[in-house]
Amino acid sequence: MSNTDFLLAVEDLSVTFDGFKAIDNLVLYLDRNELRVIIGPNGAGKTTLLDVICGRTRAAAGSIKFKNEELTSLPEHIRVRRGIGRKFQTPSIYENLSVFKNLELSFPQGRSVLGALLFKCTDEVKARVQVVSEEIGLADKLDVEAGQLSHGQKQWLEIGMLLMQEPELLMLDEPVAGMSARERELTAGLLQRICKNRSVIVIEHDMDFVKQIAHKVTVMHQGKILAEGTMDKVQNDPRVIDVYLGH
Ligand SMILES: Nc1ncnc2c1ncn2[C@@H]1O[C@H](COP(=O)(O)OP(=O)(O)OP(=O)(O)O)[C@@H](O)[C@H]1O
Repeated sequence: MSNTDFLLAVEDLSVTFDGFKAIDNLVLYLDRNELRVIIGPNGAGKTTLLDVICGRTRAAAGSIKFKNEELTSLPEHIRVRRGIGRKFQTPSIYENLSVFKNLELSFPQGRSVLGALLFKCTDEVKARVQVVSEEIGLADKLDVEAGQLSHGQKQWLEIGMLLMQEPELLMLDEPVAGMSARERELTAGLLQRICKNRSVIVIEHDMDFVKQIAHKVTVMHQGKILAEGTMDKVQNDPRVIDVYLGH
């Protein structure tokens, strides 16, 4: 395909595990500043799709272009540097460090061992920590040890740690799992704010949450895309009701 305005263009992508096609000839395009939600039954291939975009899993065939550059042969850490951030379900924060420190250490130059040794907390880093902490609603918790935060606050901190790297694509796997109703509401607001400057892909099973946040919904089934469009469109699609929403 020639150059496009899409931030992410996934074409004819396949991923196999011992001959089993977890992703089967999948095509997906993502706009800049788009918040896309991926839904579908267990085993549909949703997590595998995020894994292959971030470089954790290898593609067997097909193309993944990010800002028109082919990613498929690049290792995970280079993809991070190119602007792809990925959050997993379990938060990987430093529980015994403060919120401030967690954010500070996530500033790009602080991440390698050498970088961390030479790292000085400059005004630039402090300013970035301030902006990010406000964005994730933890500006008044900067001195709190991360281990003392609520489950929801830990998830927001991890999103903040990714935001420190200013990703252009952020991918989140079930971000509201285990959160209270109030935390879900605040997370919806947070995601709506952060997609103003970047694209976001969210895997989610909570349909009320999906309705609140999704610009567009992609429904996966057996490694393929079953349906795609607005929430209204996909939830009235008989095939989607049959394999997923009706259960
Ligand atoms: N590392 C692996 N080795 C072998 N098979 C795998 C591996 N990872 C995933 N699979 C298989 O690939 C298929 C897709 O799994 P995946 O986790 O991507 O689905 P999912 O849509 O994210 O499901 P869930 O909603 O349950 O998380 C499943 O059949 C799964 O068993």
